[in-house]
Amino acid sequence: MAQEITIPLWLFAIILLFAAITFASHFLFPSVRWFFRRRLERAVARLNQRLERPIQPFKLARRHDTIQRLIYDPQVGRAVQAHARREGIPEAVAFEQAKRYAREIVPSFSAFAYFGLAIRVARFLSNMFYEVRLNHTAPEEVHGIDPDATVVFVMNHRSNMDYVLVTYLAARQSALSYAVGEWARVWPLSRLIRAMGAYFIRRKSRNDLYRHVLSCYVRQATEAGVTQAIFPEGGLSLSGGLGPPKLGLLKYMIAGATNENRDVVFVPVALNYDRVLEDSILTDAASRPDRRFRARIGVVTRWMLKQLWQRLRGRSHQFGLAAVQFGVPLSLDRFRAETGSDFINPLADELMARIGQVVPILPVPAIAWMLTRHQSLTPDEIEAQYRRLSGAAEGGDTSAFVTAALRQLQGRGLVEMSGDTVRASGDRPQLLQYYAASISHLLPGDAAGAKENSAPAGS
Ligand SMILES: CCCCCCCCCCCCCCCC(=O)SCCNC(=O)CCNC(=O)[C@H](O)C(C)(C)COP(=O)(O)OP(=O)(O)OC[C@H]1O[C@@H](n2cnc3c(N)ncnc32)[C@H](O)[C@@H]1OP(=O)(O)O
Repeated sequence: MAQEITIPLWLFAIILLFAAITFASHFLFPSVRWFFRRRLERAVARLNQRLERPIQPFKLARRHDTIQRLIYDPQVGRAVQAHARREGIPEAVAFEQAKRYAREIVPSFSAFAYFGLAIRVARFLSNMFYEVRLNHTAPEEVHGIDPDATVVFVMNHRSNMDYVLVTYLAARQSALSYAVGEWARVWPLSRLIRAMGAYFIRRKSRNDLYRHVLSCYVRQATEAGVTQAIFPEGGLSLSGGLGPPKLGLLKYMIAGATNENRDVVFVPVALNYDRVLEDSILTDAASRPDRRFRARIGVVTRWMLKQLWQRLRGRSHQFGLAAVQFGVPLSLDRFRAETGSDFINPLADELMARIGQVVPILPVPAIAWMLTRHQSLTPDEIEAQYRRLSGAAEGGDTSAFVTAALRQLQGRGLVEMSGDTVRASGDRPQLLQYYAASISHLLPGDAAGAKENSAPAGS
């Protein structure tokens, strides 16, 4: 036992390394982990004091625990049994399948990544591209929402800047949890998105087992009071106008509204832009038979880097106004009591109507709308009509924004200005229609009173 052995130095080094790792993982890592966890918990507690809606423990739970809780939920258990029977496979196989779905869906929220990084990046990007405006239709109702309620921001989907803007503007209220389509399931974007607390969904899957796992996750999050944000249209608007609502996520959230002490309150949010960054891609997609949005992630990243580079060199310019308007909140309890049992469709319609009512009327969409109705207008007429349509007061920045909007449209070849006359031009009329469509539901059928002697488009 006491005899000596000789081993090469490299082997000794490897043994030493393994010994060090084993020692660290058994004795050091748990305490180091505990040390950091304690620090993180304290930081989150401080953060929660600043937020209008504290981050819920459900969201802060370890991903592994959330996955376990999800796959052992009775709803998923029943779905596993039904799936196994239907497919003629052992339950253990169906259970593994459910586990894969759960791993795909469940996020791994990091308060540090969200508040320390994402909010800062979101603020930087929002202000880099736009002059940002935030307005409330009923501020006291939004701020007066019961602190125990589950708040769901329901938004129109115009651009990939939507969630960047709303995340930044809602940063004082809470951390938002989004449902993200399959487009973002590319590494490393998927990791980043998970760290923001967003959960992945397969929009096209009709698989019953998958739907139950997804529905169960959304129900659990809603029951736990997690603040969420959804795009009921289920994708970017190709026409520029509001699309019909999908019902799936709403249905799953309603299933989570079981707690008498926790109402679900929907806050309509409408966004609009003087320039939607992806407008050409969207209008191109609208004209193709498959109506698919084609923008590879590499192209988007290159474009962003180019903008950033121009900004660093002081050559970037903003794309006009971006506006976010919070509408009148809707309490699910109250709506259910007033509407009766079959209320999903009326609820979705009401939410879309509330979003539609508060879509901001910005200069570019307004000018686009005017030019789809009038062959020509003067800049003064445009400004006067814009003030009337948007309810903007005299003076202020309105004049500067209208001038900047005209310059932007002219720079893109969408309008031409000769002398004192502004008219639509170029071979992309669909872009003007796209912007006009974002607000046309708010505007009168004809522009009566706007300009008596302006010629209608096409005449
Ligand atoms: C660097 C800076 C960072 C900044 C910070 C970033 C933050 C972190 C990044 C986040 C980034 C987020 C970006 C997201 C951007 C997107 O990805 S948008 C796309 C994703 N979102 C959505 O799609 C939300 C809305 N979609 C839905 O709700 C869809 O319904 C679903 C759930 C996806 C399913 O699709 P579907 O089958 O087409 O939907 P639909 O037919 O309407 O509904 C089906 C269900 O409704 C039921 N239903 C239908 N009609 C009725 C009725 N009348 N009564 C009762 N039930 C009914 C059906 O029975 C069915 O139920 P299940 O069988 O599922 O149980």
